[in-house]
Amino acid sequence: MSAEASGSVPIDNGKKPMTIITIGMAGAGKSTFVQRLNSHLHALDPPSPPYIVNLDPAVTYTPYEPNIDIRDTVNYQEVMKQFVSYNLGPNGGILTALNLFTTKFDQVLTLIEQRADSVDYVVLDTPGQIEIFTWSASGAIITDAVASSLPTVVAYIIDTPRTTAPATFMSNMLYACSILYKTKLPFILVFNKTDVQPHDFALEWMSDFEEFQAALATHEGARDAEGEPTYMNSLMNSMSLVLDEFYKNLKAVGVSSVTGDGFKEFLEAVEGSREEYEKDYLPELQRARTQREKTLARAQEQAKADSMARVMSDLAIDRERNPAGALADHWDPEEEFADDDEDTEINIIDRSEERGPGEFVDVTRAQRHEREHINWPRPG
Ligand SMILES: Nc1nc2c(ncn2[C@@H]2O[C@H](COP(=O)(O)OP(=O)(O)OP(=O)(O)O)[C@@H](O)[C@H]2O)c(=O)[nH]1
Repeated sequence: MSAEASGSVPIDNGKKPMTIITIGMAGAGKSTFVQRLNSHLHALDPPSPPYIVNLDPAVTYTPYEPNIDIRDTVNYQEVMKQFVSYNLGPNGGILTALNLFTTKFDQVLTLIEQRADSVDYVVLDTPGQIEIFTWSASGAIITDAVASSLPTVVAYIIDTPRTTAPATFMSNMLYACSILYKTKLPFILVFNKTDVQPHDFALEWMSDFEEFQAALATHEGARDAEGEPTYMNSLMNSMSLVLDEFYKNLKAVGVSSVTGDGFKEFLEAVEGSREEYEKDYLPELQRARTQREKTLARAQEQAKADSMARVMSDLAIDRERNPAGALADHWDPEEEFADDDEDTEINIIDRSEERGPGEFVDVTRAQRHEREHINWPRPG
């Protein structure tokens, strides 16, 4: 079977791997989707194993073997214990773990970039508590960092059987819309679990808002006791018009992560997103980055000037008060910055990196500081 016929979208020489960020409500099937995508890519001719990064610190089991796993770097249970005085709940613990991991995300990027010539796809599995990734600073930093170095697409995984009610469908689409506008990245709606519930109804609602409004009108709760349309019904009717515009910018595919149906179409949609990324998103990202760097440079210059002025004024006062002490003044910059690089030894581990023939990196958890209670992995 040729690569094309089998659903493979071969990458030209020099083409960067596509990064797929999977996002979705808890239970939508993200992990099962990543596992099926992984096996689909392995089964292509030629095989195209993806590079997988698990970003869910609280997951107890992943049905695939990630190349990089946040759990190797941050121990979620320990984070919860460590921050007990802050009364962190489970979501606070996941967020803190993600924040800690994000401080080392440059290493993750380096590891991914080292594989850029040999992989076609990089896949990120995100925490089930969707808002932790989509609305946190860490989630934004990770998304921006990945999207600045590799073509990136968001795969928004939807639990199709649980989205057949018009109100639920609309809530899910509004959520997708908010993520699209937040990330500004190419976006694929992935209707999962089509083995249980085909996604035709969703495509129909997305392509014809009158169909959606008709479904709304017949739905329970559409009218009040007097037979008038309820407030919710009117609101959803109006919003369906707004969403009509949003749907035009989206690709939608139906998949079953259990049977593997639809994965060929999914990869085609991913490849279509590459063009979108290069044409629409990359120039915008570069413009935003240049703007950010300029603002940062200006702020740093200003901060430097302010602190220099403060030091000089303090020094002048000090010398005036203590002329003898001023003679002993000296400053050795080498001495001051000698020990500054303390944390460079914390390393993110690529589980699949070969050390010797047939020997893989074994992640052992070593505690760095007694007070820290965070287990940073070390090889060997
Ligand atoms: N029938 C069917 N079940 C599926 C499919 N995909 C996932 N599931 C089931 O849906 C449930 C949730 O799947 P997960 O992959 O754990 O979902 P998740 O989004 O990673 O869940 P969180 O980790 O809580 O965010 C599991 O019982 C899966 O077996 C599918 O395509 N078809």
